[in-house]
Amino acid sequence: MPPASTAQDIPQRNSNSHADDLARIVSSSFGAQEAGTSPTASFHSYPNSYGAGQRPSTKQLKPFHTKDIKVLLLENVNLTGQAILRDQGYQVEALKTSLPEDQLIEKISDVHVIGLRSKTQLTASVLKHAKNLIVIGCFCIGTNQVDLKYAAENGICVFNSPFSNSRSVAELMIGEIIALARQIGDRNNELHRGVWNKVSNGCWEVRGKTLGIVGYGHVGSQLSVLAEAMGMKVIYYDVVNLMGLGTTAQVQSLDELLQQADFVTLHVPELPETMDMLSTHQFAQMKKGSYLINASRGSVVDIPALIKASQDGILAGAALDVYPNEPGGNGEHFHNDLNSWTQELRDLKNVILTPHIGGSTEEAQSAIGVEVAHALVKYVNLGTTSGAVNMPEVTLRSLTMDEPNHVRVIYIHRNVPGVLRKVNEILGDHNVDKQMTDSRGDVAYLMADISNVNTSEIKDLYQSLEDLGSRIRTRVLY
Ligand SMILES: NC(=O)C1=CN([C@@H]2O[C@H](COP(=O)(O)OP(=O)(O)OC[C@H]3O[C@@H](n4cnc5c(N)ncnc54)[C@H](O)[C@@H]3O)[C@@H](O)[C@H]2O)C=CC1
Ligand SMILES: O=C(O)C(=O)COP(=O)(O)O
Repeated sequence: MPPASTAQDIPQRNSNSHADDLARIVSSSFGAQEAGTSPTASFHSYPNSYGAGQRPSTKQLKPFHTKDIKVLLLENVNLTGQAILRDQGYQVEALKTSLPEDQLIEKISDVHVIGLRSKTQLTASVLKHAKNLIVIGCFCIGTNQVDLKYAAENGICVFNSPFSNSRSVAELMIGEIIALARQIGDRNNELHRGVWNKVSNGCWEVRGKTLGIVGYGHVGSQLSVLAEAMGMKVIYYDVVNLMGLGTTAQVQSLDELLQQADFVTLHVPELPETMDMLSTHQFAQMKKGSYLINASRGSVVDIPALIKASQDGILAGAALDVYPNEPGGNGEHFHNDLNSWTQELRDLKNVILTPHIGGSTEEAQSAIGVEVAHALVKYVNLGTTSGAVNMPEVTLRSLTMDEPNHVRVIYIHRNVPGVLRKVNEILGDHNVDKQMTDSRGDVAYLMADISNVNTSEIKDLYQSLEDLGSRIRTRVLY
């Protein structure tokens, strides 16, 4: 059963609230929407805001309601996530594939929210066209496809789902370990072609064999439990010192792991340090007749070196789920135009090629849809950054109905001395009920709830914050 698709934990505010009054007055003052058209009873606590759609250089004020929020979802984001966003009244456009860069640039130019999976590349050169973007949702684990630093420095918060598909990947690894050990892929292909080829030569049980896990995080540790249950001995290598589950043991170097393991699986993130982590030197360390599985990122394995290791008999088999260049959507061809060695790889014996399906189960995708969509809604409506991967984590208790005439100020700014004093001089004209601030690298995030704010004061408040030299983005939610 897919999880419930409503954002029940996001507070509601009814139609005759302070927000209504403000919306009407502000709307008619700035002409962004017709007076009295919104909000409705289903509005969340901060249906309106200043500054959501603004890049640092833009001074124009654009009040909006949740109905004005534009969301672009790429790569077949699960219906659970789509439903949560639509329930908010946001305008949601959902596409099944990623987009080539030129189309992405065109589409991204006016959306407030973008959701994607592992394929879409949100580089600085794409993001600089996203004039209204306030938040990015990676409906997956990896965030290497997004320029996180550029996003933070431009006030764009990024969320992901850190472990909702980990179990799915771990289970696929178990399937592939056995499939490789028994050459199931090749036997299956042969029989599909009508060839009966009953062999035991080079086919093994996995019981008693050594599994070497590279990257002992969410996926690696889940996998270790499953592998031990099948009677495998498990060792792992990680840059962090970690307690092994069960009777697993950490080894001190990648070479040590490669020299001992019969099966090696890769579960590290894409980083400069993990680029070509398995290349000629590393294949030379591996036991003759061992197996390699890569379900991390295509950049982690030097594929020509893998092809050579396979041809030289070092590898008895391999399973790849990820590739340096992957097609943008289903039905597209996987051939040498994409990666020059594709045909050579396809021709190898006992090599299982899967189209990046490690996290592609009903359970994982529906859980990811719920998790990331909730994070997006909380960010858009409340400014909450809990779980963000590129911003400080800041949250405040939500306002309730008995706190009238409140506004929530969100001020993303460069992390330089003296900013808080200036911000608090501005906020100090009002009653600051609660405030939280935190920084991450060069970027700081301040959230404050202030009360007894007159409608006429909101614009000035917003503008005073905008005028500070340190500001990256100001949002005033009410
Ligand atoms: N094929 C697929 O569909 C999927 C692929 N992935 C990929 O798998 C990766 C791992 O996923 P999780 O286990 O959830 O991540 P995680 O962040 O929980 O674990 C990664 C581990 O790798 C370690 N690590 C980082 N750099 C390392 C290095 N140079 N050498 C050794 N260890 C290093 C970290 O310390 C951490 O323990 C993701 O970053 C993603 O790229 C994740 C989910 C699905
Ligand atoms: O979660 C990840 O990092 C994955 O690699 C899965 O990506 P996907 O959502 O299948 O594009």
